[in-house]
Amino acid sequence: MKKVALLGPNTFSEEATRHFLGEEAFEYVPFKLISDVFMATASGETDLSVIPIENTLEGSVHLHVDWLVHEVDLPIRAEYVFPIDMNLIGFPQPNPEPDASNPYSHIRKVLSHHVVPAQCSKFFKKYLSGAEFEAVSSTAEGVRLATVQNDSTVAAIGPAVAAASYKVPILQKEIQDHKDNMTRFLLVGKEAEELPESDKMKTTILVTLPEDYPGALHQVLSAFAWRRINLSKIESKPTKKKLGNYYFYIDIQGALDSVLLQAAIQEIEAIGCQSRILGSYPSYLFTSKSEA
Ligand SMILES: O=C(O)C(=O)C[C@]1(C(=O)O)C=C[C@@H](O)C=C1
Repeated sequence: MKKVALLGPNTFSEEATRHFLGEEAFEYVPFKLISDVFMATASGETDLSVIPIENTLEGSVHLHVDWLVHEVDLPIRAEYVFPIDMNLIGFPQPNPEPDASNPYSHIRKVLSHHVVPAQCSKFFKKYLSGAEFEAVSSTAEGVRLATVQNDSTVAAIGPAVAAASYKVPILQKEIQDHKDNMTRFLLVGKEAEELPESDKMKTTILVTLPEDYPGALHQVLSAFAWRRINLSKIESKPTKKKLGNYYFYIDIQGALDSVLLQAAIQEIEAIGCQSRILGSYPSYLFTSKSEA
């Protein structure tokens, strides 16, 4: 059985990955910290790692992108996009005071993953303005810690599976800013993986410009544009070597073995850019949790 490292247990990472890869062929190995999730596969302890990389409401998870680019050499083997429903989880007030405008005014502390406040900003503003937010290693860890404290003034925001597993009530369901909140997960690993069929392939490359000169990025983009290669994402990120030096993280629709993409990369290198391929992989979209 192949081993898959992920943030866990009871996290969104685990829920999405079990949904995608199923229960038969893979063993899921939970880790508390995302650095341990990366290192498990880098060291050979596991075959694959699951990395939440981007969310509809919050954008890229920068810490995870940095790990993928700077700390490990693990090619991307697949991406899957999965719906994320955030829930307010905790113990109800023992003697509820009638506060019609805010049933959660007694909550003083909220535990969750650091990406969560941006996904639930409206709920925080409306109901949790009197609460302190404490970032923990995952949403599920927040639920576990809130359960251990057994105090109605401490709540967590996380997956329904964590509430069920730790036997703590859901106070309010689906508190994310938009109902169609989705997170993009990457599966990374040293070896190629046999995965379900997908009609959509993507390639991710990093491009570093030779120096900061007028039109450099335009030249890079035109190498893709005139070949009609579609980019689905481009983001500039600091190289971390010198202030003001950036590389570009580019997601391309299509497989690396396409003649046009090979030619575009050669052209970019010919004008003095450095490129690094992070992976060429199938992409899967799950719009509902019931979809197989
Ligand atoms: O904490 C979890 O449950 C995770 O799986 C991590 C994570 C993330 O890092 O984006 C995954 C999905 C949600 O966007 C919130 C948190």
